[in-house]
Order: sequence, then C-alpha cells, then structure tokens
Amino acid sequence: MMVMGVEYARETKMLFQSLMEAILESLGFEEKNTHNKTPKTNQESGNDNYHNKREENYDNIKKDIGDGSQLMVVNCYPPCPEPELTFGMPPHSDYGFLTLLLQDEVEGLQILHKDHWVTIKPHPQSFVVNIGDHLEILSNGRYKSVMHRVLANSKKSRISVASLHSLAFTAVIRPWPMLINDENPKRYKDTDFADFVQYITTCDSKHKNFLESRKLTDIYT
Ligand SMILES: O=C(O)CCC(=O)C(=O)O
Ligand SMILES: [Fe+2]
Repeated sequence: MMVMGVEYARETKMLFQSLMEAILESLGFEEKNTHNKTPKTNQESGNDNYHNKREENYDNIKKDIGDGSQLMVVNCYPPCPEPELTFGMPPHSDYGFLTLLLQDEVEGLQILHKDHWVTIKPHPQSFVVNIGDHLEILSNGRYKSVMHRVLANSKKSRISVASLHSLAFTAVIRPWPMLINDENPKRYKDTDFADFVQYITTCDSKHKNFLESRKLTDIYT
C-alpha cells in the first residue's frame, strides 16, 4: 500500500511536470526566447529586477516547478441517507497549479461549465486534470481555475485521490512579468501559502473562494 502511494506520488509529479512544460510553451515560454543570465548577488536578489529576470529564465521556472510542493488528499464519501440536503464536497477551486485526480467508478464529481454543473464520468485508469488558482494567477488570467463540487449519494461510498501541485510553500505566486503589458495589466495580487492559510481560517469559504480575494478588482473585467 505504502509502495503504491509512493509510486502514485512519483507518477503524478512527473505527469504534472510534463503538463506544465506544455502549458509554459502555450504561454510563450521557450528555452530559446528567454533570458539565460540570472543575477547571482545578494544585493540583486533583494530587488524586483532579480525576481523578474529569474522568472524569465526557462530553466529556473522548470527547476522551481520540479522543486515545488505536492499535496496528496484521499477523500472518502460514505453513503448519505439524505443526499439532497448536503454535498460530498461543496463548490471550490483548488490550491495550486494543477490537480491530478483519480476517482473510483462512482459518479459524483461535477465541474461548473458556462453556469451549468456538468458531471465528470469516471474513466478507469485515467486522471481528471483540474486547473487550480495558482495557474490562473501565474498566467494572469489566461488559464482559468475550475470550480467543482462533489455530490453525495445514498447508495454507494466513493473514494478519490487528489494530487495538488504548486511551487514551494515558501514561494510567492504572482502573474508572470512576461505576461504583463499595457494591454494585459496585472490582474492578481501576489500571494503565498500564508495568505491562503489566513484566508481559509478567517472566511466563510462556502460563499467565496480564495481566488476572488486575490483579484485586483478595479481592473479585472
Ligand atoms: O472527490 C473528488 O472527485 C474531488 C475532490 C476534490 O475536489 C479535492 O480533493 O479538492
Ligand atoms: Fe478540489
């Protein structure tokens, strides 16, 4: 069981990394058209210029993603006698860039698509990949994190395993400087794990989501 868990963690991490490479490419990041020189001195490391340059280097981005965080969550939903009165999991979007989700054969997961809740039918041996809040922030809104929920049911129990991936817990997540210009102003505040923890311990998370709290609302359309 333990070995299977470790294998699963490794495989999802590798899959996450290759998906992120494709996503970086779609955002215009390529080895050949990004800076290769990274300022090294402590003096430089204290200013924004250092961070901008570091983030524009493809190898640095890939390394930060490879060294990033991974949270594994096992969800068990027992049968519920009155499923219409509750959710297995209320509507939310995920922490992180991408979530790789394995669900058993019992239906329950729904995503919000064009204001409608759509059931995601389980496919054996396959992952559902959900975009999380950090990818929306990092891409300055080009990728949208997906609202999803889990319905309860009265007959069968259901199990899912979610693997959530982001940068290190100490890292600041912010719109990539390369994606910000006059036509695309910065749309999200810088954020880190401490902001997230503070948010979930102080808000009524059933009615709002974390991402809403990070939007620079005056310019967001
Ligand atoms: O159980 C599911 O299908 C979804 C679980 C989920 O959304 C989560 O763990 O964040
Ligand atoms: Fe989720």
